[in-house]
Amino acid sequence: MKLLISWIAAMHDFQRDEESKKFIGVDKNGPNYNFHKSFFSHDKHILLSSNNGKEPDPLVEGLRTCLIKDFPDHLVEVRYMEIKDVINIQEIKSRVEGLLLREFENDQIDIFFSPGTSAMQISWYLIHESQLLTTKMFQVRPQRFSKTGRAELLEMQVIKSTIPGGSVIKEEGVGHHKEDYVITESLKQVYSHAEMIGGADQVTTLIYGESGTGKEHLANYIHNRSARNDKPFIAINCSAFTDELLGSRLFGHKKGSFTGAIEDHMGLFQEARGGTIFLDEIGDISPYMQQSLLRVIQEKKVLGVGFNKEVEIDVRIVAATNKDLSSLCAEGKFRWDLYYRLAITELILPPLRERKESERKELIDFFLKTKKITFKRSKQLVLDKEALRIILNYPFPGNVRELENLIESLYVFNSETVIARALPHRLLVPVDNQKMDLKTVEKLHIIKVLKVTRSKQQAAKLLGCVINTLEKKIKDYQIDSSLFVKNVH
Ligand SMILES: Nc1ncnc2c1ncn2[C@@H]1O[C@H](COP(=O)(O)OP(=O)(O)OP(=O)(O)O)[C@@H](O)[C@H]1O
Repeated sequence: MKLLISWIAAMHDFQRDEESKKFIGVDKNGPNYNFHKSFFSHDKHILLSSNNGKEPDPLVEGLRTCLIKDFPDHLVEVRYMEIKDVINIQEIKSRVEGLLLREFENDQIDIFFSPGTSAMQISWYLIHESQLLTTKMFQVRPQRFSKTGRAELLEMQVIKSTIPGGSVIKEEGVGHHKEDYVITESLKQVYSHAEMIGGADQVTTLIYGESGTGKEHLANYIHNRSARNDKPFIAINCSAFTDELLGSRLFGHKKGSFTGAIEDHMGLFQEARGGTIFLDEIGDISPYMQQSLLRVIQEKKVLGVGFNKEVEIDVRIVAATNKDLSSLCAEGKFRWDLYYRLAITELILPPLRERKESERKELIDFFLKTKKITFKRSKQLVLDKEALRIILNYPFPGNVRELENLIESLYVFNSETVIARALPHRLLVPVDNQKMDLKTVEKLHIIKVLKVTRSKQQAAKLLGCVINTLEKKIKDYQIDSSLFVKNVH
């Protein structure tokens, strides 16, 4: 059977009332009607609607009725494709592929390319290219654009395509569910930048944040939003190894190249081939490792310990630190050239105590929900009012990780409702009993001002002292200013 398949085009196949914008009937100059009027030579026309068909779609049904009435010998059928998002190419492509490959696999299929959203048109093209179907694709040139003064039928002939035959569109967030990421208000911009970074393959990223704020989580998000998301994501904490071990972990080693190298080992850069490597605590690597890493980034090649031939690598690099790398560079402890290579894009994650109460509540709810599944509980734990108040007032120095661990421990020791007395001791020590002498208050205040200004000079101005006094206090109170100040001046 020779079939014609097309979407309906809500904006072009129908007339609308100027004022109310309501659809009032079929547009007889529209693409689908015009095709029937001038070019239809098929056994059947399948009209596709993106609705789910639970209720008849008045537009597509109206078009079908009109075509059958005006062209009584034409056979017209409707299919409901249940498309949730009319610009989601992946969804449209998989639905239409299912229809073409299952229901009409033995038919000659002509695709009427003109109607539908751009995503629908791209999907036609991809299916035609990647499935190697013997589809023909037609377009109609309306008479106002044709030289002949009549509408024209054009067959789209793809002579050469840059899309490979087996092209695949990747699903959004493959390997990770959307729900794995709680993107609260203060994280919205960071995650939306991360999404953009995911789409730009050649850039490195440096993520700043205290321990447990979600740096690896964010790096994973970048990976999942990138074209590399079906390849490995490999994370390594650089501060946990000696130089020799870190070198062999990252770049590999040959059997016998050092004591303990009992077999050849492929380095993580090679293991992550095509994917992403996450280098955590990058600020802690030695000058020697900085030099080695810089070479790898520049040359895009690694030389394993004991090997004499370099191997090409294709890896996206995301690094993270809780230190101020530019200050370390200014102090001569980190190479500027490596810093610039790593920090083509930068993202900053705020500590949990600086996120709003509503955001902390959102995270608590998220972990209560997800840990219910981990602990295979039929009921979700409930925090009573007082317990919730105490948790919300606790500063969580270990950030999101500490909060997550807390909720896990609550699941271990409680079955339904958590009362205040059931909370760990560290949360119950009232703030009043904590050390709050003048010196502590001054220290906390300096930290606060450094965090707000992110510059020692400005902090000194706000505090009403000269920079030397501030420097001395920072030293006396043993404040690690690199944790709070991004560009220490
Ligand atoms: N936005 C978020 N949504 C859901 N879970 C989160 C989020 N941020 C962090 N987490 C969870 O918090 C925990 C700590 O996050 P992660 O390991 O990414 O922190 P980190 O900053 O890399 O820590 P460290 O520097 O100590 O390695 C993880 O279990 C992670 O899944």
